Amino acid sequence: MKILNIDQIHALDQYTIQHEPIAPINLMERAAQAFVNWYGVRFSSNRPVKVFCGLGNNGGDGMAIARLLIQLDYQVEVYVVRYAPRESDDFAHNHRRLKLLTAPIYIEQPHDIPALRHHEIVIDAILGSGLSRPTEGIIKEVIQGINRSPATVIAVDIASGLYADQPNQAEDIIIEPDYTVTFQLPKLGLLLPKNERFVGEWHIVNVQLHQRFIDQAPTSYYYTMPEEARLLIRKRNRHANKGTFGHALLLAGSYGKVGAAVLAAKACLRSGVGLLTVQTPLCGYSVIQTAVPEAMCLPDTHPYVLTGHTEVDNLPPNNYAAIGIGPGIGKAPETLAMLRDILTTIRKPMVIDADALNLLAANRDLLGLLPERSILTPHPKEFERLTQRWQNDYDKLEILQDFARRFRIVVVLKGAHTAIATPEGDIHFNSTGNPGLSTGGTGDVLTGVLTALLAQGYDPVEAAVLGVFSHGLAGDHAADARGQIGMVASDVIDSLRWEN
Ligand SMILES: NC(=O)C1=CN([C@@H]2O[C@H](COP(=O)(O)OP(=O)(O)OC[C@H]3O[C@@H](n4cnc5c(N)ncnc54)[C@H](OP(=O)(O)O)[C@@H]3O)[C@@H](O)[C@H]2O)[C@H](O)CC1
Ligand SMILES: [K+]
Repeated sequence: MKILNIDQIHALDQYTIQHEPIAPINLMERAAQAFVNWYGVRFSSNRPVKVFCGLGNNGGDGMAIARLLIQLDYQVEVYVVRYAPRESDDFAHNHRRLKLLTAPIYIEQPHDIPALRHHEIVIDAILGSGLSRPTEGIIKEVIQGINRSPATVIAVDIASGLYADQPNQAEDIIIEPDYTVTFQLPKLGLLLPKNERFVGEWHIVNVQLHQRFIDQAPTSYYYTMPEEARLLIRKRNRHANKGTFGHALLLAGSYGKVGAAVLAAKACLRSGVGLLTVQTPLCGYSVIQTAVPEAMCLPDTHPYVLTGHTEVDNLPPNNYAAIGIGPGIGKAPETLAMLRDILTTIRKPMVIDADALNLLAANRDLLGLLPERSILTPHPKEFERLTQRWQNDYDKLEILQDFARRFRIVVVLKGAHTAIATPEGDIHFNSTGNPGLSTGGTGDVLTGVLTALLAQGYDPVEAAVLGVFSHGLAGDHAADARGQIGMVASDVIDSLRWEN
């Protein structure tokens, strides 16, 4: 699904109004109805509702939402934050309609702000996507009052005070909602880690804005929807054999970190690879042979770290369908030499993770050797080591795009909404996963998944989008079964499923 910027979203509204065609006031009604449908299945009518409206179209939505809730017998009080003399036409229209049902209460001074109680629901319709400057004066006071209160807060479209597509300042006063119900398309600002407090749990509701405009709108940002990810999964044909799905090589493990190799190997096998060889230091040999009997093991001559030397007959590296390197390998000089050697030899995209990334960061000349369209999977700290410090999340996305473009690679920047940057400069945000995945070994699992997909011939961008989605979904299933706190990386492997 595309993520559009605010100028595009305003143009999309106008396009829908002209080409559907639909009167602006009816579009607002549709948005309000979509919000109320969402609300109705979650909150019972015995919780009093206080709707706070601004004077623009976000406030107009609030007015229409209040009217629809009153008609459904919800107990509703409406507050209008009178911060300016002007109001939008559609606000004024809905204001008039509402006044036939109830008398709104006007907030001009701090003492007009009502007390808010625990069981109450606040609907925040003060400012939406029209935000053009930091909140101040009475708006700021109202926001602070809402944020201090124990009430449940739901933001209409976007939290008042939060920019949808540009950075806020640290001192900005912004609604801290429990939920955000956004119209039609995700906004970039909802996906960024620093904004978490200003987003809460967020949901998209469909208001049937014009699909033709969306299809034609240029963007670099995408949000992976479940149906899009599932479509990427390839069906297996009946005459397939294990050769069809590729022979992968995983270079993983060092003394004390052979578990990382086990996790990556198991995840690789659970993601459909045809054959798997794991190259580990000698100390990992019997571990792999016992823990992962489906895999072959290529013992390194070194007892503790990978050097790339082995006395066992093996395939030339370029004969493997895909190679993944990094889980648990450490940063020994011998391992660095091996990495250099592989990067100069290999001609196809690889998966590069963990200490292999730290070795790259410490030896940046190696970046130029990366096979085109390789997949790198840094967490933010590893990414910072590879690149530079960033000022804010928007700056980080630019650095990410530049880095992926410059080295013609796919970069999977891990986080709450993992961001996948392509060599073409697009970014795909993932939609699955939960904080339970922040535990040791889940990154090794992802490396195994991605290596398996490359070995099966998936294009690296598709492999990254699908692999990250499925890994997050497995994390969600693991959290359902074990809880976010109790789940471990092995539960994620057990929960992997590949069905379209
Ligand atoms: N996209 C959709 O699907 C639909 C969205 N709708 C809703 O419309 C809002 C956007 O409405 P808009 O009127 O453009 O903007 P706001 O309501 O957010 O803001 C109103 C005006 O307030 C001024 N402003 C901006 N920042 C501040 C501030 N910090 N303090 C005071 N005033 C501020 C600004 O006007 P200026 O001329 O003063 O700059 C805004 O224009 C969207 O979020 C949805 O809720 C529709 O209902 C249809 C479908
Ligand atoms: K809002």
